[in-house]
Amino acid sequence: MTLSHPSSITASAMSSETSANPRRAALDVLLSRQSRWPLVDPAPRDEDLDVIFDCALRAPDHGRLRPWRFVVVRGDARAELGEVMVELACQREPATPREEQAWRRERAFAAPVIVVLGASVEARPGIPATEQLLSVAAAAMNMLNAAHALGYGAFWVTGPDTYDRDLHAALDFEPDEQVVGFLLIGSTAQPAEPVERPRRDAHVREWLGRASF
Ligand SMILES: Cc1cc2nc3c(=O)[nH]c(=O)nc-3n(C[C@H](O)[C@H](O)[C@H](O)COP(=O)(O)O)c2cc1C
Repeated sequence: MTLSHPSSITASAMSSETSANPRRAALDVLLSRQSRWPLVDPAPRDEDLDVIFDCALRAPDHGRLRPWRFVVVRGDARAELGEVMVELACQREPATPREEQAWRRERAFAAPVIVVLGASVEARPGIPATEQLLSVAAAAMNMLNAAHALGYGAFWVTGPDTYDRDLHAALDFEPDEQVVGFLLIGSTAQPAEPVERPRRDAHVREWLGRASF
């Protein structure tokens, strides 16, 4: 572990070992992932979405509670989602003119595919709710990586509608299920901009035992 070495990973800083070592190539996929915007057609193919969800279902999961609840919204259903979000925003904020909520109609078309990230959290001794939510987050991360590995772009967003229980009901979640965000997935419209990544030594330290200082 080299903590002092700056770790600003960009797509151009990939390993020269890649072509010789397929395992390293897998890591380079992880290292080059970044959230992408804008997201456009074509939508992920069905078989690619299947792989993306299969990767989600490899997330660590304490107690095998399987807390993952994913809902796909795509095609014309996005228009209905936009209408629902406008309706609910108007109900939440009756004093705000309806046209000020209309941006949600466009937001629903922000990507060809929207995956609503749902969580079914159970009361289980020894498996706190946080751990179950973290499993859903791990599944979402696997999806971001899988989408990237398949050549798509993806972005995890939340926003003011995410935690509205009436929206959850409209999306046919059970009353005790939660929503932790939306994964937008689609094709990318332009090449990725290089991004500066955090320094490793700002986030990682080694503990050498209580007697070490
Ligand atoms: C739970 C969660 C919710 C997020 N919500 C938003 C959001 O609503 N809007 C936004 O611009 N970024 C949001 N982000 C951050 C982006 O998904 C993304 O991580 C960030 O833009 C950094 O890009 P990167 O993934 O390439 O590092 C959220 C991230 C997480 C984990």
